[in-house]
Amino acid sequence: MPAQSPSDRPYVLILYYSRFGATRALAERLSAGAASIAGMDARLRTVPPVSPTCEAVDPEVPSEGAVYASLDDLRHASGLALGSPTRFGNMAAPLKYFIDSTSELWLSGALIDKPATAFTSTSSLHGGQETTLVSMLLPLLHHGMVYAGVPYSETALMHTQGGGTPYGVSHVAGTRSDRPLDEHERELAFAQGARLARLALALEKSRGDKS
Ligand SMILES: Cc1cc2nc3c(=O)[nH]c(=O)nc-3n(C[C@H](O)[C@H](O)[C@H](O)COP(=O)(O)O)c2cc1C
Repeated sequence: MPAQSPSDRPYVLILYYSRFGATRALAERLSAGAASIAGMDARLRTVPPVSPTCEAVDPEVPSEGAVYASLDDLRHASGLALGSPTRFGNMAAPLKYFIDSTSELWLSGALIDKPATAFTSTSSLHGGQETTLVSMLLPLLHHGMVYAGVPYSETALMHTQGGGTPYGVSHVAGTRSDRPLDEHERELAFAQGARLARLALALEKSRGDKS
């Protein structure tokens, strides 16, 4: 199975949902980190909000941020970073809704042996960052992906007074959602994106060597 569509260069998919922009800011830093690795591109994609109104129809292109992800964006990715704001200690429904549409990728094993990671934003420091990251890890494992967090060789993990966990980068946005990414959060997001891209290159090579 090719890692990417024939006309594309290899890429890692940075797939996020963001309502107020904080998770999006993290996604953009991960994307910059991934794109810093030669031989691997970064593709930023988002998902539409979900609505209790059954007749609601979203515009095909969001008014801001990345364009909406397709299953093919995920199918052909060499790696995946999944980002969501914390919703009561869990990932947000729009991202879960998209993940719940990926059965055909699970059936075909399209994501097996590809690296994955997760990131999140909360309003409060102890508002459930790790549990949200773990909630995103679960479906990734079901898909057979290889989860990679952030190692403590990233020294910002030891010094941060805001976000940043070994399960994946996080951000504390504050109760008004107006706290920008701080120096450590920016550093960790960049490093996490770069690590994902490096692992994607290495695992892609190992899958190629097998065939
Ligand atoms: C329904 C709902 C539930 C939330 N639950 C939590 C929570 O459990 N812990 C927390 O710290 N923040 C919680 N928040 C706040 C968001 O996680 C926080 O504002 C986040 O930074 C928003 O990210 P965004 O700017 O990418 O949308 C919640 C917000 C909403 C709307």
